[in-house]
Amino acid sequence: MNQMTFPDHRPLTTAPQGAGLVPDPRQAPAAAPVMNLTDVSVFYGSYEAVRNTTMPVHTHQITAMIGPSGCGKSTVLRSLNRMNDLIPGARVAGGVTYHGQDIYERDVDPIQVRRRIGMVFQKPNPFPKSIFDNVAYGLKVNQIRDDVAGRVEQALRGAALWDEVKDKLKTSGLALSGGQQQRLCIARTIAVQPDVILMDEPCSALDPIATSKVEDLMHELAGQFTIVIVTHNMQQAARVSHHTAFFTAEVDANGVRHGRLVEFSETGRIFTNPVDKRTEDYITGRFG
Ligand SMILES: Nc1ncnc2c1ncn2[C@@H]1O[C@H](COP(=O)(O)OP(=O)(O)OP(=O)(O)O)[C@@H](O)[C@H]1O
Repeated sequence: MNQMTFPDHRPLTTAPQGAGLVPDPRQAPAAAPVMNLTDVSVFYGSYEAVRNTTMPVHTHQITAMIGPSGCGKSTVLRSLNRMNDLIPGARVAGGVTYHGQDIYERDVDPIQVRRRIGMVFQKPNPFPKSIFDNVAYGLKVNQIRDDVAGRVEQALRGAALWDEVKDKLKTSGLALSGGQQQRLCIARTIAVQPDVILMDEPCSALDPIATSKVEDLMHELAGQFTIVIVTHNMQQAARVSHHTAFFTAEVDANGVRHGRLVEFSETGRIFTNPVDKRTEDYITGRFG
């Protein structure tokens, strides 16, 4: 795939750039996770939807989050780029670090967080704009004005869509097929050169051929970005991810369900030799 310039790793604060540069992860030890969750609990009002999640997000790898419906996968995913901030009453406790910096610290700008840690949603959601303008949108929002056409092309190539759309860039993004729309949304996300891409069930609205294209694309993108994917599809997790986090919902003494991370490990291990009985029951189809 076409190589893009390496993503921006400056600090996330609104403070002037320059001092305290975050280290370039290419020079960091291979094992250094780009993000870490430490004892993360997420509340909606007084309801604790997810309890005490501790796990790393490894650099330039694909991490899958799996588990039964309602166990908090999307909630945890959204905590990784402060998307929960946009939900009234939602609150995140514990630590979420990006290159060692807590993204919930007071002086951290959530807009910068979401620029570095982008998101692709379940349902392809192109804007009612041209293909070109869909990809250019994030550049505009982030006030990136140089070489917009080149960046749009680069992003569309990166999303494996360029050859299919290069002759119709002025056509509406809504005129594309579902799979193409999802790759357009991926192009829109990578145009601003994030570091981490969060994907919430990105293939659940796609047919098997379009799903396979997006999965191939994820493999390509993992060379350059770190990816975290929520999926209901265990085969997909097994096919695409390097690490897997298995969540479940536990019921407390009052009958309230709370999401819980049961096991985090290399994907091969989760699917062949899980440590926890609950993981084994889930992946063998005995539960959920
Ligand atoms: N905006 C919200 N307001 C209140 N409660 C919410 C909100 N979003 C999620 N929840 C609750 O938090 C819990 C976890 O939900 P979440 O969507 O994160 O689970 P999930 O594992 O992603 O589920 P699914 O696989 O069905 O998408 C559920 O009990 C859900 O009802």
